[in-house]
Amino acid sequence: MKRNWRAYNKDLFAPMRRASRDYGLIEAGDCIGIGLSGGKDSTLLLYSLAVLQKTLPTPFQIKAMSVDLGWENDYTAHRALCEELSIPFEVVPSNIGPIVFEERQEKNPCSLCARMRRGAVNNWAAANGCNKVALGHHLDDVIETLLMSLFFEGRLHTFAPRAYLSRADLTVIRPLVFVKEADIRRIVRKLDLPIMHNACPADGFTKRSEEKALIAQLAKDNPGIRDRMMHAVTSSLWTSYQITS
Ligand SMILES: Nc1ncnc2c1ncn2[C@@H]1O[C@H](COP(=O)(O)OP(=O)(O)OP(=O)(O)O)[C@@H](O)[C@H]1O
Repeated sequence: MKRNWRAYNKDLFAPMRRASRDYGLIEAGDCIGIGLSGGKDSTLLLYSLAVLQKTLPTPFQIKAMSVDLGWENDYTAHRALCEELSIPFEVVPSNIGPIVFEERQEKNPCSLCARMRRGAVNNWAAANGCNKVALGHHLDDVIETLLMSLFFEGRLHTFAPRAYLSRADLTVIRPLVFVKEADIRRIVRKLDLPIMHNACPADGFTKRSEEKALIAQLAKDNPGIRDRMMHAVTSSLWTSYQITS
């Protein structure tokens, strides 16, 4: 592996190993299908799982796929990265973008688009012999979702580090839940990983962007706020996912 990943143990691999150990994310014999949007989070997820595959004692397989949303993205650099990492990669065509933004002219496009993308990723994984699907959600996603849920649904909730989907007989895992977005940005730059431009018309104008800005503002006076919010999640919301033995 050409890139110098050893410099990122503290901010990337240690939090990933902790998430895997605490919630049973990577287990012997797993075949993990990675949802690769081409953005920074899933691209680093792809790279870091390839490193863990070579460095953890647990034997597991990985494959990657991208759901093409119909915006003529160029997958050349990601194809080359997958080749470099010896990860089988497939692009699955779809017309999710035009359906959500043109045909349906959705007022709140993000949830429909996310549901359709998730469906396409899960169908592909189930058809390609994967027992798990890995997504690139990180620590900031966890706490922003917590705030959205609190402010707009009136409940304390966020997504899970591991979730079993009985209909598809698949387990969704989120190995980056303890990795901060700022670290992802920095590490992706240092490792010179390819990033695809996000062609989504809603990018930067979502509810999530508002919570992100709010947390950034609060963090100016309270620098440990992200870690404390995350502690509240692990100690109150995610206890049922914890592996105790
Ligand atoms: N088009 C896609 N094809 C395959 N997987 C996807 C696609 N879009 C999203 N995913 C998966 O779902 C995760 C969450 O999607 P979301 O749109 O919130 O991405 P994001 O936070 O912008 O992350 P990224 O930087 O990886 O794009 C991604 O990290 C990725 O693992």
